[in-house]
Amino acid sequence: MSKFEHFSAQMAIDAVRKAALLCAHVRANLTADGALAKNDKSPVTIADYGSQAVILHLLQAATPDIPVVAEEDADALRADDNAALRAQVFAEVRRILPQLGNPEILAAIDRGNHTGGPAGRFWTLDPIDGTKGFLRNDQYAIALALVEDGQPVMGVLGCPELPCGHEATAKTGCLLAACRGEGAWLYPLDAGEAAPVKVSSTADTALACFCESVESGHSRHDWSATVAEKLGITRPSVRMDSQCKYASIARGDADIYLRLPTRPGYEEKIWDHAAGCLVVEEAGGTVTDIRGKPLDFSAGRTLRHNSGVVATNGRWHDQVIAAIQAATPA
Ligand SMILES: Nc1ncnc2c1ncn2[C@@H]1O[C@H](COP(=O)(O)O)[C@@H](O)[C@H]1OP(=O)(O)O
Ligand SMILES: [Mg+2]
Ligand SMILES: [Mg+2]
Ligand SMILES: [Mg+2]
Repeated sequence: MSKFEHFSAQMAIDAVRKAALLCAHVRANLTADGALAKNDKSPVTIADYGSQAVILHLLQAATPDIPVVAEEDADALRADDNAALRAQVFAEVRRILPQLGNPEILAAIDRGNHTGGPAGRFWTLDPIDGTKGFLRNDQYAIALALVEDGQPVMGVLGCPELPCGHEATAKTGCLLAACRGEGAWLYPLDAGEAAPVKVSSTADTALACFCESVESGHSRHDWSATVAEKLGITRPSVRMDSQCKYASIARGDADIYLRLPTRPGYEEKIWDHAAGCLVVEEAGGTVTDIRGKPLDFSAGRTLRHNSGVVATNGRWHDQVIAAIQAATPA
């Protein structure tokens, strides 16, 4: 790993940990006026804006020349109608970074407007992935990746509600990080030693545990049920919000993650997959779209050359792709 990647991984882990503190504090105190609906009707909360402000400010300080492709912008926050929400974002960010003034916070959020593309380096950030999970007190993730010449080369997934191990005493909150060619690592979210992670060694698809979105609007549950039947899987799917599904595959908790398109025109966003994809690949797994094509992070802010996502432990990925194709709904 180059010196730059080592430095940026440490910095990205630190930034995600700080954002996770903000998210946990907001969630513990969240009321109905802490969220807005965006133009596409999806929710955004004080914590989405606050997390993006904290991370983008820290990235600007550490890597000022690297642009960022991030999910949120500050347009809605600037509206007169949202003055109360804006004030709460400022207060939450200053709990983590006390020196930041209001204009700097808005400017940090707006640094995420890069277009992405095939050349050079950029960061991509989902400040809260699975906002619907966050609002339901379920799983969510903070996902940050560094993309170089169209390939994720470093990824960090903060998973504040995912237990750090399987023992009853395991702490809640973990973080997975990966650098290309260096493997994937699991850390306690707050602080502590890293341990390497590996995908499962499940050899028979019939014994596989598969996971998918909670939201039926994000992935077709009827299609995945038919795929499971074709593969001989009898266990029901584990439904989970956010890139915590990639974390589950990387750790070997689940064997297959299916994200089957609900409608033809939807383009997956790069920040929804870059960190998770690298973490799974570095843990020994395989990630493609539903036709078996690698995810193409070089096409801009979306994965417009791909359709859906499939992540597996890599042992029988082709068999899963074949089952998806054979089960394509009319
Ligand atoms: N129709 C859709 N198909 C797939 N993913 C979607 C769709 N609409 C929203 N999403 C994205 O799914 C992610 C959450 O996925 P999951 O269901 O796995 O938790 C969010 O980032 C959300 O985007 P957004 O952040 O714009 O709301
Ligand atoms: Mg997301
Ligand atoms: Mg998000
Ligand atoms: Mg969102």
